[in-house]
Amino acid sequence: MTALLSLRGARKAYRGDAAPFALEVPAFDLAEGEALAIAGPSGSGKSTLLMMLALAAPPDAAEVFRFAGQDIAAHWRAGRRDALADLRARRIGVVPQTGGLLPYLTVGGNIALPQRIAGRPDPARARALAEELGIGAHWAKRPAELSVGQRQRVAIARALAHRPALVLADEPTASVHPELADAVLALLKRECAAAGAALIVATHDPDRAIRAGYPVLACETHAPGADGVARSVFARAMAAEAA
Ligand SMILES: Nc1ncnc2c1ncn2[C@@H]1O[C@H](COP(=O)(O)OP(=O)(O)OP(=O)(O)O)[C@@H](O)[C@H]1O
Repeated sequence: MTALLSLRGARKAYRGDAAPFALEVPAFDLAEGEALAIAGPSGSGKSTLLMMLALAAPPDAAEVFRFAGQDIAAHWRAGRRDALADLRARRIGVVPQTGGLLPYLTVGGNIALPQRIAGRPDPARARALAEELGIGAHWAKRPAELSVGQRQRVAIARALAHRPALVLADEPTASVHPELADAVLALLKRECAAAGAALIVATHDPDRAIRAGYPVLACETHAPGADGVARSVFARAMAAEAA
């Protein structure tokens, strides 16, 4: 298995007066094309971990942080935000909780947007994804004219349009009717597999993720200790190394 993503000894803390929090990632590996759900209660650091993996927020410390063959820890240390933004635009797709579609663009325009940002227009792929996800008939509509479930399908197509190596989805079923939520999760997994993209889904509902066929990494949560800091630990090394 080739690792797409590897972290060792990573940490990120928020030191608010009210509720200091620290995310700890002693080891985390994800192989190319692998799907994984990360699960934990509200406030356990799932979004914080996803933001870090999306190269959008720096770790406070990381012995190793590699993604797509690049040394992310070194990029952060050197302040190479443009290199990180470029890597994010080309190699990462995001499915937000509520779709996050731009209301003034059509469905087609929303799906094609990451291709434009990555400098890789591919209208045929955008159109094919829309058809595959059953939203081709809505191509020229605006998001406000779609159902919530349809919007979430557009968001999935948009996340895959620029052929990312990794798709990150933060509670992608939060705004979807419970009856649709299992289907959206399964669809996301199937589409990422078809596109060869690795996938990480954050969820507070591990049973739903298991039903949709995801392996689940549950975080370990620790109540505030003597230092007053609540800690969450996400640990997952590849089998070869863990053995
Ligand atoms: N920008 C910030 N500044 C200070 N504290 C923050 C910030 N972002 C998150 N936190 C705190 O970090 C902890 C983890 O938050 P995070 O949003 O990562 O959890 P989560 O598991 O995604 O929660 P939810 O399921 O409710 O979205 C929480 O205690 C939160 O209050």
